[in-house]
Amino acid sequence: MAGAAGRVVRRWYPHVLRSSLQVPALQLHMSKTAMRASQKDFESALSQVKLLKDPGNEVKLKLYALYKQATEGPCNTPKPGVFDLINKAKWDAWNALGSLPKETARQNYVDLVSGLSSSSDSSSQVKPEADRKQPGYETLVVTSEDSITKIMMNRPAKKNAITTQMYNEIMLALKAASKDDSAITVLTGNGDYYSSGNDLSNFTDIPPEGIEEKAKSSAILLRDFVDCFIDFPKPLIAAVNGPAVGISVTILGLFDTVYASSRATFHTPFSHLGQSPEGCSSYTFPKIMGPAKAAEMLIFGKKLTAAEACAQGLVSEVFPDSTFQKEVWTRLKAYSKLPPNAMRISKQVIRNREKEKLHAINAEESRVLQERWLSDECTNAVMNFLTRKAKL
Ligand SMILES: CCCCC/C=C/CC(=O)SCCNC(=O)CCNC(=O)[C@H](O)C(C)(C)COP(=O)(O)OP(=O)(O)OC[C@H]1O[C@@H](n2cnc3c(N)ncnc32)[C@H](O)[C@@H]1OP(=O)(O)O
Repeated sequence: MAGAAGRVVRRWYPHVLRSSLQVPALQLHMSKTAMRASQKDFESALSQVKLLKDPGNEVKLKLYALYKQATEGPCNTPKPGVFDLINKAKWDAWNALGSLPKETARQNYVDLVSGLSSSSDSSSQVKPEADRKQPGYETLVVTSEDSITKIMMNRPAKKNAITTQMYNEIMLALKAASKDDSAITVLTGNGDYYSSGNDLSNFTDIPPEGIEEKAKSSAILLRDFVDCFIDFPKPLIAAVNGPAVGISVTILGLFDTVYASSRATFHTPFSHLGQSPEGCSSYTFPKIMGPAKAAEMLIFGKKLTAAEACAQGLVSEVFPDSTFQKEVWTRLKAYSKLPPNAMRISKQVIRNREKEKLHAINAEESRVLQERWLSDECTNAVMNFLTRKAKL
């Protein structure tokens, strides 16, 4: 870690060298509260600092001084000569910290980086998302920046329930993202839900050919939709911002990383709806969490909290809801800077040997569901929801 920190300082210091011959007096504002940043917080601040825009020479000197104090303690090196302006400025900054304890310096470093991150987050919002979004989508907001393509389900008033149009738009967005120059792709939801799963009114749009034809075309749509996730070539991350239901949960087994807000829940009430598992969950869930836990979810509809889903391996990490967006996007921006080809190839190595099997499972699950959708159990459950007699 000392090496990494050294690189941070070396990376920033040339700016001071080039542009600052006059160094303002340092006024260090010590945090009176929370004087105990952990080593982990400090290391995370050291990583975060690399993502910040140039904060100016004064702040860079503060960071330098706090880093030295936190890692080496009070300045005890000889004072550089009067003409060695840069090193003298650094020495002065460090020396000005006097006998400040290492822990306090560490805390002040963490506080300073955190303040810089929030102001750079807000100042980097140059254009509102509405101006940056890709055209052609009605149910999604799709944006590409910082080497990240973000696909956001955007029917917040309907809890991001997935209509036929949304299935088709997600497939289009994934196909476009697989070819664009982004390194990673993220699926998330707008509003308080991640997604309430299949929009149950999809089942009301019966064509003149009848209900069997509807079940058949729905099975084809489902199969094509899930195939897009099986085949997606780049790292695919779910940022589960709130409760997730049905197919929005099952396909998580096909993602590479799943981050969840502490407010998220994971619910697959298939039996309640007279349906059966899809999204390859009949295979991925037992593999991820073991058959007994998978059965509780997929057969009995047990709803998991974010912490439970994480303990069972469906979720990679849970973040407090209040800091979810900030922490997840900071993490993802750092990941998106990794070499994209290496990430794609690593994903292939991890996933490719399963692909054929997953396609076969998807086909089988879709075939079984096609029959289920014609059953009385399913018809009654859907009617009960649509006539407001039942909710999950
Ligand atoms: C077609 C091919 C592919 C098929 C693949 C199959 C997938 C299987 C599944 O995904 S199964 C899961 C299906 N989802 C559900 O059963 C969820 C149904 N919704 C609810 O139970 C509740 O809405 C809730 C618990 C998600 C949220 O309850 P809450 O009280 O907080 O909010 P409201 O019920 O008032 O919802 C706000 C409006 O949103 C509409 N809505 C929410 N979810 C759905 C949905 N899945 N389908 C259709 N509509 C949904 C809800 O009706 C409200 O609309 P309104 O304001 O017009 O009344």
